[in-house]
Amino acid sequence: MNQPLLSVKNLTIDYIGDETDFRAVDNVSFDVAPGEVFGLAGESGCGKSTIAFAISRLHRPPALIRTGSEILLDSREVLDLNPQELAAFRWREVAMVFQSAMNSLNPVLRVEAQFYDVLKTHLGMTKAQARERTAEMLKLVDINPDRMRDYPHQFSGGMRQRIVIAICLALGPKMVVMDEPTTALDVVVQREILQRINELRKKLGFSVLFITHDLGLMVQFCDRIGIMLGGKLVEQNTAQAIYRTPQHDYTKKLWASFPSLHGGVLA
Ligand SMILES: Nc1ncnc2c1ncn2[C@@H]1O[C@H](COP(=O)(O)OP(=O)(O)OP(=O)(O)O)[C@@H](O)[C@H]1O
Repeated sequence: MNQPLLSVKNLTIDYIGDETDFRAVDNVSFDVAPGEVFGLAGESGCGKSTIAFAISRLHRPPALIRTGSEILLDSREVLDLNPQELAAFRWREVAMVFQSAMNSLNPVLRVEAQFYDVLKTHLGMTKAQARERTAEMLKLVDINPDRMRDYPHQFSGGMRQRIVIAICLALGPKMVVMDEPTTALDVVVQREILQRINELRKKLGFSVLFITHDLGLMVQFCDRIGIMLGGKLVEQNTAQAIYRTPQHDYTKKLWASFPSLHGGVLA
């Protein structure tokens, strides 16, 4: 890989307890290239979300990132950013879409106002500029721009999730961290959304760190996949190699427990 966009090195994260500390992430290292989709897979509790939060610097106590850990985005150490730098870093450099993201829209504000909030704060846009950008972003996720005056409850769950993704992409982040971004949605809508994200990624060039329980979806959507077990990254390779020639026993077991893949790759 040439210069990676994201480089995670020796990342170790403990949850600090009264009696003992719990090591949730244990010396994990991986790179994500510009424009690449890297997936993290593994059983519940293996540390995937803890990594996602750390990369966005959204981790909170009792989570503690141990000395010696490095998270470099575009060669800049994310762990050293001060509060001011962090405010600019979030959304503009790294945006995050969670499972429940569609519920993060403010129910009493029109969609237009929610875009304006982000665009004014980060880019100092006027209302007219923000409206133009909002229309452009809504079109990208296949939502009629005329609907920007609507409230969140007037949209379906899938549409709300697409609106959140559009807000996330409005500032042109280099990296989008997606932690179970479509899990709350039905399978058809899930696929549509991932297909759309994939098209946008090709067009806009951002990288994706993708976390899901759905291994079938993961193989279709990711370029490379890392397999986690008990806080450790036990194997990483191209999606096809992880699927066709898994090396680690745990990866083999994972596939054995997911016998029916949807088949095919996203265009
Ligand atoms: N605030 C916390 N305090 C203590 N332990 C925590 C805390 N948050 C998470 N953990 C523990 O850290 C481990 C990793 O959790 P994490 O949520 O990162 O796993 P995950 O792989 O994302 O799981 P899932 O797929 O279920 O979301 C788990 O064992 C979890 O119980």
